[in-house]
Order: sequence, then C-alpha cells, then structure tokens
Amino acid sequence: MKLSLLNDLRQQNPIVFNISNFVTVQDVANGINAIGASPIMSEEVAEADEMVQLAQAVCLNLGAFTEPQIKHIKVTGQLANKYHKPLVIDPVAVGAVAYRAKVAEDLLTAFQPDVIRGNAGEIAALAGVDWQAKGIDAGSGSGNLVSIAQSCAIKRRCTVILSGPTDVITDGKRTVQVLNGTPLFQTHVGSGDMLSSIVAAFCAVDPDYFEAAQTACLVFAGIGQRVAQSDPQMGSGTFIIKLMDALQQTTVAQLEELAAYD
Ligand SMILES: Nc1ncnc2c1ncn2[C@@H]1O[C@H](COP(=O)(O)OP(=O)(O)O)[C@@H](O)[C@H]1O
Ligand SMILES: Cc1ncsc1CCOP(=O)(O)O
Ligand SMILES: [Mg+2]
Repeated sequence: MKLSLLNDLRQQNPIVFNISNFVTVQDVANGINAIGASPIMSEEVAEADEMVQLAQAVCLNLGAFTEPQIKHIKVTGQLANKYHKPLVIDPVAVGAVAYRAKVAEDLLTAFQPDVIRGNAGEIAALAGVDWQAKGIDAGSGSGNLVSIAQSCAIKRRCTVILSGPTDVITDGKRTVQVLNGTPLFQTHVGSGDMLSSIVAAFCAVDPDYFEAAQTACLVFAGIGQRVAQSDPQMGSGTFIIKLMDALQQTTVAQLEELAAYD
C-alpha cells in the first residue's frame, strides 16, 4: 500500500476532468479539491478534446444522463484512450435499471476504462453475476464479493473496485481488501461518486492503476473512519462537512496509524 501517494497527489495537484451527475457534482468537485487535486467539469462535447488534453485523469460518472450526455461520455472516453489519460468509470445503478445496463455495455465497447468503481450491485451486473441491486445502492446477493470483483476485472480487462463495508480492489491477478470505513458513508448520497473521482486523482500520480486504486480506497475510507471516530453521535449532515475538512487536513502518518487491509 503506497500511502505516500497522498503526498505526491498534494504536491502535483493533478487536474481531474469529470463528467459528473447533477445530484452530486458539487460534492465531487469539492472532494477532489479538498484532497489536493484540481477538479474541472464540463457538459459540452465541443470542448471535450481540449478538456481531456489538459487533464491528468478522467472520471466518467454514469449517474444521470440524457441522450446528448451519453454521446458526450462516449466521445470523452474515446479521447481519454486516444491521449492515454487514466480513465475511471462509475456505473451508477447499472444493476438496477436495464436501460443503464444497455448504455454501459455500449460505452464499454466504445472505450477501454482503466478502473471501474462501483458497489456490489453495480460490479455484479458488469460481471454478469446474479444480484439484487437496489437503485443506487448495493442491494443484496449471495455471491462471493472477491470472486465477483475478480470476474468483473477479467471480463472488463481493467482494475475493479467493489466498494462497501469492505472495499475489494483487483486487477484480476492481484487482489487487496481495504477494511477501513464507516457506515456514515452510506448516509450521504455522493460518497461513491467522490471516491470514484478521487481514484482518478490517484491514477494521475501512479501509472500502476491497481496501486493507485487501492491507495485511494484506503485514504478515503480511512479519513471517513477517523471523522466518525471523533464523535460517536455524529449524523450525516455533520459527517459530510467534517469529511471535507479531513480530506484536506489528514496526514499520511495519521492514516498509517489506522490502515487496515489484507
Ligand atoms: N457499511 C460501511 N462501512 C464502512 N464503509 C463503508 C460502508 N458502506 C460504504 N462504505 C464506504 O463508502 C464509500 C462509498 O462506497 P459505496 O457506499 O459502496 O458507494 P456507492 O455510494 O456508490 O454505493 C467507500 O469508501 C466505502 O468503503
Ligand atoms: C441519487 C442519484 N441518482 C442518480 S445519480 C445519484 C447519486 C449517486 O451517488 P452515490 O452512488 O455516490 O451515492
Ligand atoms: Mg454509487
């Protein structure tokens, strides 16, 4: 686990280009900014080429799209491949809505992601494994999460993060599980979207995307865990405010003290 990547990220301040969703776009921008990277968002396909060229990483969130936005996402993914920029995909609710599954399938044939980050319901859907996803949430299923993540990584030929109480990170050969976190993440819509874009920021500072992905997961979950531990009575409103502070202020040494993974 290369926790020192957090210092590299803060020193390099990489630009992360996001196509976000209208629900969580501000959380995503502020989360990237707080951790030490530089967010930029766009809704216009005419500037996609310039945007991808100026960015050090790209995150495409499939959370809430219209037909023109699907085109924008497709073009941007293809440009990320063309300019060799690390590309992260967040396939929101792809296991719950057949239309989204169809769109995601089409997009994943148009470009090649470097990392896919989703919850169990989303990653199971992309792996082709039976699961009962629940809207944007993971839902329920009986499959083994490590096997599901590995199948998805092999099928999609990229690093996969299956997030949840334990995050499973795998490239199909190597697998790590991050045990840190707090259930408070589930009380805030946008936790997963923030993580996906923070993963992109880490990919901008380490060309080994498996390493970058696992470090991003530990940093994000570990910071959330520290925030929750600071006040056992904390609710979801305070959590997101304090999470933003902590994304900015938490040090590598503080994360080393609580890092839990195997
Ligand atoms: N019950 C939980 N306990 C600890 N951490 C959690 C829990 N649920 C989610 N997380 C953390 O929340 C973050 C967002 O993951 P997740 O909730 O799976 O995404 P999404 O919002 O897309 O469903 C991750 O860092 C994950 O580790
Ligand atoms: C509620 C909602 N509806 C469409 S996208 C979205 C946000 C999903 O955010 P996250 O997966 O990070 O909780
Ligand atoms: Mg999500």
